[in-house]
Amino acid sequence: MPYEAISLPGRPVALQFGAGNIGRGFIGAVLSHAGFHVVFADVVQKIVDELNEKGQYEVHILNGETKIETIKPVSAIISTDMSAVEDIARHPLSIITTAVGPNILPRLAKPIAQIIRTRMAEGMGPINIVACENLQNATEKLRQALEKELSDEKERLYMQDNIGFAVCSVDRIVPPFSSDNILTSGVEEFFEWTVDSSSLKKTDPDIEIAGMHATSNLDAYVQRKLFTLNTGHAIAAYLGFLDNKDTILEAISDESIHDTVSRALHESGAALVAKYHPFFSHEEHENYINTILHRFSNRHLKDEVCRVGREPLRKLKRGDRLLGPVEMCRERNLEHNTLLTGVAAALLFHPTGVNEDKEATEVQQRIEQEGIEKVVSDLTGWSQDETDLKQVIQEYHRLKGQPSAML
Ligand SMILES: NC(=O)C1=CN([C@@H]2O[C@H](COP(=O)(O)OP(=O)(O)OC[C@H]3O[C@@H](n4cnc5c(N)ncnc54)[C@H](O)[C@@H]3O)[C@@H](O)[C@H]2O)C=CC1
Ligand SMILES: O=P(O)(O)OC[C@H]1O[C@](O)(CO)[C@@H](O)[C@@H]1O
Repeated sequence: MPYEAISLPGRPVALQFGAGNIGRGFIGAVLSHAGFHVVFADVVQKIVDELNEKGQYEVHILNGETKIETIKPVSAIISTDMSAVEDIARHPLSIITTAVGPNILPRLAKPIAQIIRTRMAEGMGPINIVACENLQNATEKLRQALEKELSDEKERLYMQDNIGFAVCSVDRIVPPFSSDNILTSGVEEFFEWTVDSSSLKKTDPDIEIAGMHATSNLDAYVQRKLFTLNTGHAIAAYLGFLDNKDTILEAISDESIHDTVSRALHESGAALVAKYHPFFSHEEHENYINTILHRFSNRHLKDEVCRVGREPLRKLKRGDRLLGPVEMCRERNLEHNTLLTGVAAALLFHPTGVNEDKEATEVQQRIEQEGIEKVVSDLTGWSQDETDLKQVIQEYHRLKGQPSAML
């Protein structure tokens, strides 16, 4: 269907790339509450058509009571349709956000470069870009991709002066939700969106976004979230998978898995507190861990271990949720054996059938062809006689041999 200019009456505009779980269930909702007309840019025609036809959608807060938020007005474009992208660029746009997944993010350089060019040609003022992905420095990675995409020095200078690139941490559990309406999103009540205030440009219209916490100590928030929520979630998913649990709720309800996840979070927590004290105190962090374990136990969320464990190679990258806290502990000589058990469990994740995961399959193929020692050494950068590498291998064999009496 050819693009028809969308009418956006009166409100400032926010452009959200990705109309998936986090796009609709979290970022789009916060921006809408802050007074924006949210325009989603996605590649799924059906979602784009529905958003345009209905102009609104529902967010169900899944905490045991029936609380429904209606998010409106909203509209949508196809993100690869450059005439639609150009049209949105000419509206009173203040902020561009993304939630498409770390592997897709670089592909957004093309449409966003088009927005920058259009605004430069029209002499339009600053906007902010915030990539809301589970990836450290996602916004900076997008900025680098944009630098490559913009061929002209004049465009790059315009970008430097007019585009704020703010790194953020985004925390709300939003699994796929089953409903008759494909737009309806089901979310936990908790949310935390923390954005680097020092990188934000003043825009026109300039908007205070309630629900977006601006801070200049962003690294601390990003690492606290990634090395606690995501570390615990991933380990629960991988151990749950090995013990034939379908959901995070089933996994975390198992005493031995709960205990292992809790121990891993206390190991990563000791490193986080050591690094960021007094910004995070020991007591505060203890509460933070307990809140997260409680969130995993939300019996109103159906969050599958295969979703949470998806793309294990990305999660096994150095600096991500598994090896990131291990490195933090190693640097400070802190205990990290349970975190190494989590790494070993990730190497055994291999869902099949409808849940097959390309990265998980690749890990299994590499282990078969190259041997577990080489794979762990390549992923971690550790030599094969390193104690931690031997510990991962020992845990790998133990978990492989004892899937149901794991810990
Ligand atoms: N679901 C969650 O609870 C949370 C997810 N995140 C992060 O948010 C990001 C998105 O995750 P989800 O919303 O769960 O994934 P999702 O798969 O539900 O949504 C991604 C959306 O991006 C769209 N997309 C794909 N290619 C695109 C393109 N070229 N242009 C525009 N849209 C495109 C997809 O069609 C889909 O609608 C990931 O980085 C994830 O790590 C962060 C915190 C929570
Ligand atoms: O989205 P990713 O990075 O694949 O990881 C799944 C993670 O995303 C979340 O859905 C939201 O942070 C977590 O629930 C989970 O740890």
